[in-house]
Formats: sequence, structure tokens, C-alpha cells
Amino acid sequence: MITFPNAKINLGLHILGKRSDGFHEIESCLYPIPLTDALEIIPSPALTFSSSGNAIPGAEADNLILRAYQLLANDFPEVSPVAVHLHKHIPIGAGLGGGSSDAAFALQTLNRMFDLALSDQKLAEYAGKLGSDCPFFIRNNPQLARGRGEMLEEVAVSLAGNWLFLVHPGIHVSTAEAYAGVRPGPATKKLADVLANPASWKQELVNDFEKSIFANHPEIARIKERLYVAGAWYAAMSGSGSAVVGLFAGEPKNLNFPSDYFCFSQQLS
Ligand SMILES: C[C@](O)(CO)[C@H](O)COP(=O)(O)OP(=O)(O)OC[C@H]1O[C@@H](n2ccc(N)nc2=O)[C@H](O)[C@@H]1O
Ligand SMILES: Nc1ncnc2c1ncn2[C@@H]1O[C@H](COP(=O)(O)OP(=O)(O)OP(=O)(O)O)[C@@H](O)[C@H]1O
Repeated sequence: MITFPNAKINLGLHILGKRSDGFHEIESCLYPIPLTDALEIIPSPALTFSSSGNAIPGAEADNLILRAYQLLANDFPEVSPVAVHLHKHIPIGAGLGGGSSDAAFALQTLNRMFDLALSDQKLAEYAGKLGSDCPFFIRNNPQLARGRGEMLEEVAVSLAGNWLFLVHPGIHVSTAEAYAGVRPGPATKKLADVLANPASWKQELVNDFEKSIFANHPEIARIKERLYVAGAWYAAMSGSGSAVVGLFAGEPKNLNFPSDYFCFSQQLS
């Protein structure tokens, strides 16, 4: 079975407090975008994993897809070995949730392949064991995320018709380090209220990671400025970075970023 796990962007991200379990209490709108990996999972005599495209750092056994497989194989004897191939296209360490999406799509594929009949709720619980962003990709529609990111609520935000321009300068930001660099505090406005008024986004829809990440990497701040100069009506870093996204009413033109930057542009539907 082949699926196409997609990336997400964060529309606003408040880091409200640090918890005793080491995670942070957050509030963010997670929004799916049509930038995808390709993931093939087929029955096989033995469990195997291969990948192509962008190199994935870390040990193969730590790949979130294999960890998703192990979670279900431990609980369900009918889960037999599979061969997995991942074509990695979503930039890694970019704040786009690519690894989390691969894991959530793997859970869904295995659920179907082995007739496990797990509900979305149950799949989201498994996803929560793999990462804070992972449960979002089970429903994969615009959602407000709270808690450490696993408490989800659908939200009526649509970017349909807009052009998305995404830039990743190749700077790998570790999520744990990004959280460690932020001093948490209360939000000045309710995220749901700001989201309801796109005209206010440029002033009020804030990603709390930007301050510290921009101070350490001024190049990322310059990308955001260039997107505004090119006519974006909203631009922000996604998640813990370093990808930056701009939203445009029409097709963005004359955005000549260096050739070693990853750029992705598409009209959203
Ligand atoms: C930045 C976001 O992408 C916003 O959507 C997410 O909060 C990150 O989610 P994620 O990549 O799935 O992160 P996880 O794999 O769960 O956690 C990685 C590390 O980030 C930190 N972390 C993550 C989520 C959270 N709410 N608070 C944290 O402090 C912790 O140090 C954790 O060890
Ligand atoms: N299938 C996978 N794809 C990408 N990275 C993976 C995968 N499985 C495990 N990882 C590990 O996860 C790390 C980063 O994952 P990911 O691409 O989700 O980061 P991110 O874009 O910063 O996401 P987030 O928005 O969740 O912070 C990598 O350094 C890699 O070691």
C-alpha cells in the first residue's frame, strides 16, 4: 500500500509553561499542507526498511515508522512482518512534522492492512506515544492543539485559494533545543480569536519560537522579511523552524532564493 504523508505548518504557536514531565504546554493551530513524502508498506517474509531521497539522521531502528510498527506488533499478534520503503522529500528538522506524519500514516496503513479496526481515537493514542505532533496527522485537518500538542480540536480555518511559498534554508533546528531557548509565558490574546480574523494575522498571529531562533539565525528572519517584501499577506516560521512560510493572494513571483535553499510553492485547495 502506498500513501503520501504530508507536512504541516503552525499558524500561531504559544509556549505557555513548562511541565514537570519536561514537555511544554502549548497552543497552536496545525494546518496540513500538500508537501509530501511517499511511503510504501507491503507484506514481506521479514521486517525490512529502506529509504531514498533526503538522508534521515539517526539509527534505522529509531525511525518513527518502525517504532509505529513495533507499537502495533507488540499489541496485535495478527501484525506480521512488512517491507517499508520511504521516499523522504519533506525537509527534516524543519518544523514541518515530516517524521510525525510518516509515523501516523504508517499506523493507519497497518490498521487497514491487518484489519485491526482501530478507531481514529485509538490510533491517535498510539500516535501520542511516538511524538507530540503525531496525533494531529490521524485526522489531518486544521486543528487547535493544546497540552503538549496531543489535545486536538477541529478549527474552522481555511487557506484555500491562497498560494503557499515555503522556504527551508537547510538549517537543522532540534525541537528540544528550540523549546529550551524559550521563556514560556501567557498569551496576550486567545489564539482562536486571532485565527478568526486573518486581517490581524500579520500583527497578532505569533510563533513564540521566532524570537530566540531569529536571534541565533538571522538568515531565517531575513527569509521572513523577503516574503513580506515579495507581497505575502502573512509570513512566519513553522513550528521550531527553520522552514518559513508565506501566504500570498496570487502566485508569488521574483522570489529568487539561493539555489541550495529548498523552496516549495503551490496554490492551496
Ligand atoms: C514544535 C512543534 O512541531 C509544534 O507543532 C511540536 O511541539 C514538536 O512536536 P514533536 O516534534 O512531535 O516533538 P516530540 O518528539 O514530542 O518532542 C521532542 C522534544 O521537544 C520538546 N517538547 C516537545 C513538545 C512539547 N509540547 N514540549 C516540549 O518541550 C521536548 O524536549 C521533547 O523531548
Ligand atoms: N520518518 C522520519 N522522517 C524524518 N525524521 C525522522 C523519521 N523518523 C525519525 N526521525 C528523526 O526525527 C528527527 C526530526 O524529525 P522531523 O522531520 O519530524 O522534524 P521537524 O520537521 O523539526 O518536526 P517537528 O515539526 O515535529 O518539530 C530527525 O532528526 C530524525 O532523526
